[in-house]
Amino acid sequence: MHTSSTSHLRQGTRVRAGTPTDQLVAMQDWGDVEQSLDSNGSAVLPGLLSATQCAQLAALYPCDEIYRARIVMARHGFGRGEYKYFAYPLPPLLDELRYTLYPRLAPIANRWNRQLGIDVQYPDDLDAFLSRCHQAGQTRPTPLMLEYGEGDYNCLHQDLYGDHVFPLQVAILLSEPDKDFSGGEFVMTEHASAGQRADVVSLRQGDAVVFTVNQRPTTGKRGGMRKVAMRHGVSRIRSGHRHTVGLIFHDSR
Ligand SMILES: O=C(O)CCC(=O)C(=O)O
Ligand SMILES: [Fe+2]
Repeated sequence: MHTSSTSHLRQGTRVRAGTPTDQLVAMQDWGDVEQSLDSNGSAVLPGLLSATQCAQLAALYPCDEIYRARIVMARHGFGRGEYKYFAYPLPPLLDELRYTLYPRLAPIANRWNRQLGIDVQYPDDLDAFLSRCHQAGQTRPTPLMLEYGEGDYNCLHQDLYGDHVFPLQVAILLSEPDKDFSGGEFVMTEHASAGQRADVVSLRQGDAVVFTVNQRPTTGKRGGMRKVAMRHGVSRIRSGHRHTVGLIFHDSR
């Protein structure tokens, strides 16, 4: 049953109608996700949200009362376009996803930190990690929604908001490529001593990408561990409008 649902998902068949989000998280092939994160620093979770859920979330963009801040990217040299950080309490669907995804990612984060020689391990549940953030003064929620129009883009960056960093984050594409917008590809770059490369992660509406916040471990030419630094961004939107939701697990100062 597990195998057949994941193979459906891999083939991209939309099997998610009426399926609760926690089941969809459970149905992802987490072995594949881990392998892809190790090799490329990113992995796609296909069909995490339905088109309806995507539309309902995107429709929240103008509702200012649920956000704590609005950032116009050009004012800060972050690119062009804008985003808003949600206030607590998060919209229930996003809160549920943040709590359901975290324990799947914590074991990978813990192994990465061991491999990178970083002396930090993450607890199994998000509340324990968030109280660590909050005690250190990182109390402001980081989940956000982004809105891009024609000509907008998101410069390559890293979402670091204080000393406490959970090394993986998630972005969900709410708009439908080639219908709602064109261009606007999710891009990751990798800076290693061996060279630099860029990777375009192709997403459909409702797909999520899990990706490296800062550094990930990789195997060097002689079999030793190497660190690579990663950044993410969005290429120029050629036409239309593109909305995404970002789930970052550490809170902000
Ligand atoms: O719009 C995107 O796809 C990327 C958004 C982003 O930078 C993030 O979620 O941290
Ligand atoms: Fe980001």
